[in-house]
Amino acid sequence: MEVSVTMQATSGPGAVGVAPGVEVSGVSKTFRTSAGDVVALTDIDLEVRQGSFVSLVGPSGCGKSTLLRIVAGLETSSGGSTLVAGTPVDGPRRDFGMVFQQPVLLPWLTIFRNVMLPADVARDRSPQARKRAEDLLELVGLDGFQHRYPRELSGGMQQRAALVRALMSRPSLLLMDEPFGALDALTRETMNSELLRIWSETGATTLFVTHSISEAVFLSDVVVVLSGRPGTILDQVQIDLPRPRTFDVMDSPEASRLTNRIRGHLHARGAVG
Ligand SMILES: Nc1ncnc2c1ncn2[C@@H]1O[C@H](COP(=O)(O)OP(=O)(O)OP(=O)(O)O)[C@@H](O)[C@H]1O
Repeated sequence: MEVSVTMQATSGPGAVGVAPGVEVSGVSKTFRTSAGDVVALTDIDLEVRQGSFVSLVGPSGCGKSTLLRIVAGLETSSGGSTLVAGTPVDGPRRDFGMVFQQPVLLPWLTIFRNVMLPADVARDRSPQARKRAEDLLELVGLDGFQHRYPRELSGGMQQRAALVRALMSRPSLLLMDEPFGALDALTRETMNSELLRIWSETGATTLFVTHSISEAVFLSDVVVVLSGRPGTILDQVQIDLPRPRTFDVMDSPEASRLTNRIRGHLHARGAVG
């Protein structure tokens, strides 16, 4: 079956003459708490090319999720600006897809109804919406599980369903916060491969938070390394490993070099990601 999940014609690696997918300029974030101010991020400048896959790595608490939430419009910054496709972010948008560490599926709805939620919210009862849900479920290997409930699926399958739901509204920007952190190592590897396949078919600009350096290297075009809190950008490592990628690529000297470079930054500051 041929699945058409292509996003905007302007997206995809190699697109020219279009605004960057994401432009973060001078962003800072201070949380005001009863125990005092928590400076989570300072002076973040980041440009994510449209259609590219960029990962954020850094020690626990360095502000990775905060940065992702600012780009998603779920959190306001204390300073600086954030543009997505050239437009300032002032709240969540329909063309943003989010995937969290926990799949956040509604337990009383079947997988199909969970996946259809964005269409239901938009009151889209069209046959095209149903068809898209069916095609995406097939794309992630969940056809045949549509009428099951979340509790009847493994963690990896639930996370696939959450990914399908995020893709339902044809996001131009996919934001993923440690989506595979709760999965076992083998399932995580499978999900990494599947994510790359799906990403290459959708062309969505993807910003991905992970604690795993090897996961970041395997998936990304660029790995952004953040310092310990307050998070600042220590390095942006270009990952020029050939695509499409299989896990063999991680055995290459180039993958080791890149992994060591990232690890070196984090070790140098006594915080291993
Ligand atoms: N709503 C909030 N109120 C107060 N402090 C917060 C809030 N959200 C995050 N923080 C603080 O901001 C800092 C950055 O948090 P954040 O969750 O962004 O880090 P992280 O790098 O994603 O961490 P981890 O890798 O452990 O998930 C932390 O010190 C955290 O305690």
